[in-house]
Amino acid sequence: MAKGKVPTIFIDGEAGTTGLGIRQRLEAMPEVALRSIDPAHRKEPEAKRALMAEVDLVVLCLPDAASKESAAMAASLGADAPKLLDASTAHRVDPAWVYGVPELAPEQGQAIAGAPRVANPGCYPTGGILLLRPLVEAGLLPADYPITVNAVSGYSGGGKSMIEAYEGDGHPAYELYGLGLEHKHVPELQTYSKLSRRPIFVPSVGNFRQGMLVSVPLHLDLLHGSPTPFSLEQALSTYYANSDWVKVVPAGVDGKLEPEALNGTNVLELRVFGNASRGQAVLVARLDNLGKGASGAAVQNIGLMLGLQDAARAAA
Ligand SMILES: NC(=O)C1=CN([C@@H]2O[C@H](COP(=O)(O)OP(=O)(O)OC[C@H]3O[C@@H](n4cnc5c(N)ncnc54)[C@H](OP(=O)(O)O)[C@@H]3O)[C@@H](O)[C@H]2O)C=CC1
Ligand SMILES: CC(=O)N[C@@H](CCC(=O)OP(=O)(O)O)C(=O)O
Repeated sequence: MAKGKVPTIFIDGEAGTTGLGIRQRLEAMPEVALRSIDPAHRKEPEAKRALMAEVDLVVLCLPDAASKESAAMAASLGADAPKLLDASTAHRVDPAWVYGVPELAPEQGQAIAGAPRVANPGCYPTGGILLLRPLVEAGLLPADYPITVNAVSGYSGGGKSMIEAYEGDGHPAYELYGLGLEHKHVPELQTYSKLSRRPIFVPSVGNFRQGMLVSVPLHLDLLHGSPTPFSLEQALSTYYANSDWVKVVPAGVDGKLEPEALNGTNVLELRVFGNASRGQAVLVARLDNLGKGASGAAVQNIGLMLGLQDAARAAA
């Protein structure tokens, strides 16, 4: 039962990159009403707490530490506590939160719909998990396979500070990072892909605003049943046959892929490039880091959490 005539939503962090993207999408959804704090007071705990008690759902679009504070504040409201959707990394492998990837498994959409607390996924893990999990579930990819996930993101993935750096002076054209092998996305990537061996994750950022490619090279003789690139593609196609947003696409013959084609959409494409005679394949996911990688995924989850899937599908 909504607290008002229509479900109300407060985006804590609506001035940031992800918050703004969610706000723009929800403004096209008359089935929900947005509530805000006067910008001069948007970081004040008392102002937040008062608004949280009035709304049905709070979306946290904050750095991790601030997300944890806001989540604790919402929980302290007891019977008045709103549902929470957290876009940060803070709760993604916390068992008290449901992981917000509806395509993860057949029951995941229902789990999100019934959950008081949902963790929106990371942009890179969304691509990696949706490539790997079906192959592990099908028994093709051993859980202890030594996986490496390579990825490139547009600079908006680093939020306001990275956008300012890249749109100002003195940024590199391209750089690898996370080379200390402790990137914040590794735990969710491993957990929800069902890998028993910690994957190596090599992210990079390029001098383009948004768009993302996530790729995973595989030696096919180390997989179970010696699958071909085509049989891996078929396994993915079967897994996502009923998905609105995840599309398995033939790899094509030119062996190339660029990262920006899905910008402004909530679509995620999966491809299996391969060379059967060499026994090698490269799985690739393409998505908009600000769409299916952040704000589009959040609107999909909001639709499930508020029972407004059709409206959210049009807005995501
Ligand atoms: N960018 C992306 O591609 C993705 C980001 N995310 C996640 O979303 C979260 C937000 O990231 P992003 O939008 O990129 O970051 P931004 O830096 O663009 O935005 C963060 C916003 O939070 C505000 N803020 C910080 N502390 C508080 C507080 N205590 N109360 C209220 N507002 C606060 C900041 O205020 P101020 O304007 O004053 O700095 C800023 O507007 C992160 O946890 C990130 O991991 C998730 C998926 C993808
Ligand atoms: C290019 C860049 O810096 N990307 C960010 C990932 C995006 C992010 O922080 O948000 P999510 O965790 O919710 O995906 C990073 O590697 O920290």
